[in-house]
Formats: sequence, structure tokens, C-alpha cells
Amino acid sequence: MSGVRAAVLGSGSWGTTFAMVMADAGCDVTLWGRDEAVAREVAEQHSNTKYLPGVELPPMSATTDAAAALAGARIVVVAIPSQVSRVTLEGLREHLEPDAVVVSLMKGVELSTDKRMSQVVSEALDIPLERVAVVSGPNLAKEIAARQPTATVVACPDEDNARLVAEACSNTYFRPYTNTDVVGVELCGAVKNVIALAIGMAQGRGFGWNTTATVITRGLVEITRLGRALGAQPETFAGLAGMGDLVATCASPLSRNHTLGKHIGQGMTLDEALVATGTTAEGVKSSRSVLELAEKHGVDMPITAGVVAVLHEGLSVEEMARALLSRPQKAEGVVS
Ligand SMILES: NC(=O)C1=CN([C@@H]2O[C@H](COP(=O)(O)OP(=O)(O)OC[C@H]3O[C@@H](n4cnc5c(N)ncnc54)[C@H](O)[C@@H]3O)[C@@H](O)[C@H]2O)C=CC1
Ligand SMILES: O=C(CO)COP(=O)(O)O
Repeated sequence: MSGVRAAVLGSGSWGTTFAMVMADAGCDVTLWGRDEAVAREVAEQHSNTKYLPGVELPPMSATTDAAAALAGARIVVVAIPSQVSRVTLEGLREHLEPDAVVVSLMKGVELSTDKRMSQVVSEALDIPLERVAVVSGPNLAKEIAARQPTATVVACPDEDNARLVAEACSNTYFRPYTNTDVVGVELCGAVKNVIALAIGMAQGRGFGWNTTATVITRGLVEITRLGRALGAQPETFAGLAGMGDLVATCASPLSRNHTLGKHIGQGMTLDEALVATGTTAEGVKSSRSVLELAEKHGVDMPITAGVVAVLHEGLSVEEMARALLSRPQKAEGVVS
């Protein structure tokens, strides 16, 4: 999409990779981050060794000056940790162009409000939800930065805006599909991180593929159940943002949530696992807000409850497994 001005907020692994995806799609991209050294390296040396070692980036601008990044930007992409997005975006609101479409790449649910990221973006920037799109799918940043083929979903209530964003990120290795089910796509992205933590815990404890497959499948049931209670479309859960991302995140050691869960399963404390994992593992905090959201809507999410209990309440992985398996027998309905 030749020449469309885009700003990407957040110069970590996914922000930098998505800036690369858009630049490779022909956009005129400026990456914004708070780290001056990273911005200089991206702009001058076409690399970001802190987050994407060994990757050669296409030419793009990079800055720590938000006003400069946002000036003239038709598309603004947000790729910072979910829990700091509201305060960060409120500080940038005055620089947003009046026709800008804002894209959330974030896979979390806000603590204290239990809001999805598109809701947070809309409130923090004071723009209607029709101008907020979300991108979610099996999108491990490091594989995409190596230009390996993948697909994703661009969801927005306004189909023209979904198409605008899809065109702006479509290139030879990245294929976006559009839909209007923002609730479903966003919930898939946030809750799969919690399920990935559970699978990491199980694998770290030494459980094999039967356990993994069970948790993926029943995890998808939990996501579907919550999504349906919140008005999502059932087919979203079988798509790229649902099953697709669940498979990628739960199978790959590149997933930080999976890795963190594995550390816990191997006996680390949460603090030790956070240090060992390094960058953002959204599920650690979002597990709590997802569970609260489920409780508010009367939705049963036993795997999510188990993850919260292990991470934040001192339950062991064995106790979590026992608790899950000793639940009352029932028929296997998709939403039961
Ligand atoms: N890395 C991946 O493969 C994928 C990540 N995501 C999602 O993208 C979001 C961002 O994740 P990553 O880029 O991977 O995380 P990251 O940890 O690699 O980078 C986060 C970036 O945000 C910056 N940051 C942190 N606090 C900030 C603040 N208060 N103000 C401004 N900048 C701040 C950090 O300096 C860093 O540049 C998360 O919600 C994640 O779930 C989604 C799909 C793929
Ligand atoms: O969302 C992701 C891949 O689609 C990345 O997962 P992690 O945040 O667990 O690394």
C-alpha cells in the first residue's frame, strides 16, 4: 500500500516486527519508542538488536518524539504492554490526526476495569470504536521478523477501516483476513495467553502431549464460552485468532507465556520466572482480569482459575491438575 503514513507505538519485539511488515507492504512507517538508543539503531542501522537480534529491518524512521511520529499518520499501531496502554495513550491523545485509524496489537485485558484493549484505546484516545481495529492471529514476532509466512485477522466494526489496515500490512509473507468480530478476536488473543501458561506449566512439570492436547481443546472451550457470553461470533474461535493462535502459542517455545508457564512447572517462583522470561508475558496479569470478567458474566473458566491460583495464590501445578480432573463428570458439549 504505497506511501500510506503509519506510526507504530512501541519498539519492542512485536512493534518493531509489525513496523517491518508495514514497511515491506509499502507504507511510510515511523516507529516510536521511549528508548533513544533503540530509535537511533532502527533509523540508522536498520536493526533492533535488543528485541530482534540478527534481523535486518527495511528502511523506516524511528523516534522518541510522539508528536513527530503521529503527525500525518493515517494508521497508528499500538504495541506496548496492555497494562500501561491507557496511561501512555492518554499522554499522546493531543497528537493524533482526526482521521487516524488506531490498531491494537495488544493481547491483554486491563486490570481493575476488565476492559478489552480496543475499549481502552477508544477511551484513552477519545475516538469511536469504529476507528479502532485489532490485529490478532498466530503471529510469533520472531518468525515473522524472519519473513516466514503467516496469516492474521484484522477486526474492526467498520469494514472499510478493517480493509484499510489489511491492505497496509499485506505483503509476500503476511496475509491478513478481515472480520467485524472485535470481541471474539480480542478475547481469543488475551485468553490464549492464559491457556499457554497452563500448557507451559504442564510441560514444565513433565506431562506429555495428551495433557497438552487436552488443555488446548478445553482451553478453546473456555475461550468460546466467555466469547459467546460477551456476544462474539462462534466461528471466530475456530479461525486464525482462535485455534490458530492457540496452536502457535501453546506449541512454540518462542511464546513468552508458554515459556513462563514452563519455568513455573519446573519449580520457579513467579518472580524468578518473570526474570528468566524477560519481555512481556501478558497472561500473568490478564489471567486475573479474564477470570474477573468471566465471574461477572457467570462463565465457568476452570483452567483460567487454576492458572490464577498457581501464579498468584500458591497452588502447586499438581494440585491444579488434581482439581481440574476431580470436577464433576459431564457431557462434552462445546460450551458446557
Ligand atoms: N511478541 C509477539 O510475538 C507478539 C506480541 N503481541 C502482543 O503485543 C504487545 C506488545 O508485546 P511485545 O512487543 O512482544 O513486548 P516487548 O516486551 O517485546 O516490548 C514492549 C515494548 O513496550 C515498551 N514499553 C513498556 N512500557 C512502556 C510504557 N509505559 N510506555 C511506552 N512504552 C513502553 C517497552 O520499552 C518495549 O519497547 C503485547 O500485548 C503482546 O501480547 C501480539 C502478538 C505477537
Ligand atoms: O501472541 C503471540 C503469538 O501469536 C505471542 O505470544 P507470547 O506473548 O506468549 O510470546
